[in-house]
Amino acid sequence: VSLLLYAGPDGEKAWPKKYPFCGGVFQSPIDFHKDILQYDSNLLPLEFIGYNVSSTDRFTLTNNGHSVKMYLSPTMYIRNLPFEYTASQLHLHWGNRNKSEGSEHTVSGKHFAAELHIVHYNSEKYPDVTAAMDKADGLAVLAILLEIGPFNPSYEKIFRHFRNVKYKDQMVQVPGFNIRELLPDRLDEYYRYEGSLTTPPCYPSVLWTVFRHPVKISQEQLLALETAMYCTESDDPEPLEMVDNFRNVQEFHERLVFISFHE
Ligand SMILES: NS(=O)(=O)c1c(F)c(F)c(S(=O)(=O)CCO)c(N[C@H]2CCCc3ccccc32)c1F
Ligand SMILES: [Zn+2]
Repeated sequence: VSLLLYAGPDGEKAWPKKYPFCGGVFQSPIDFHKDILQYDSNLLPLEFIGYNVSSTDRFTLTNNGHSVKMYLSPTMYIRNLPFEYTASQLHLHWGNRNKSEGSEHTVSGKHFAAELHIVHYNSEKYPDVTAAMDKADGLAVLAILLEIGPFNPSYEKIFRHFRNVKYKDQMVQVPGFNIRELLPDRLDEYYRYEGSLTTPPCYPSVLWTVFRHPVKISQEQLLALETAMYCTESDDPEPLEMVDNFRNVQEFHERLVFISFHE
């Protein structure tokens, strides 16, 4: 995948040329606005099993040139979805230091500062995420909207390692911690819809759960996220800042988003 996934001639408008699904159906992200939302009383709070990972375990954090991602433990999984989904990795999307509006999903046309995604795969039907990622019922991604507020010590457990993954392909070990701390308090209030990966190959294989309530991180933490990393390798003579790595919202016609809460 070209370095310039999000900018310049190879930006998202060019994705469908090489990745046909990116120009297809059920694309994510989308804007959540009143006339496409429908309350669904069957939407239960998600249950997280094995999310409280011991600090003697380690998560690998790595810069893959278009996001910073952390591999999660296969002992972590979600119940109360149509199938059991096992955690694969988490990663973030953000803007830049002059425009902290880098979330992928928007609410009534409004971007949040950034967005955390926790990618899971259907471990009841598929052996691993690679087998699952192009299947309609293959993936479940949790999305947490991030906004500015007080310093967040839980997010700092990841953010403090950014200086060790500044450049593409660098990696560092992060001591285990309770990944549940990264989620908002109200797990019972979320948006739910069938969508896609928001990066190439854009497979329409994702059951999205976007929590209604944003989580707060400090201005300084957000600035660190926006300025710490590069898309390029450490020896590249022309370093490229890793910024604005979010896809724009996609057309959403004749589809509904189900909500577990009353407006
Ligand atoms: N927004 S999103 O749709 O959730 C989303 C991304 F935005 C995104 F950048 C990636 S990435 O790996 O390319 C870099 C950061 O992980 C993924 N990874 C998925 C899909 C691609 C292949 C793969 C293989 C194993 C595990 C996860 C994934 C992703 F799912
Ligand atoms: Zn993502």
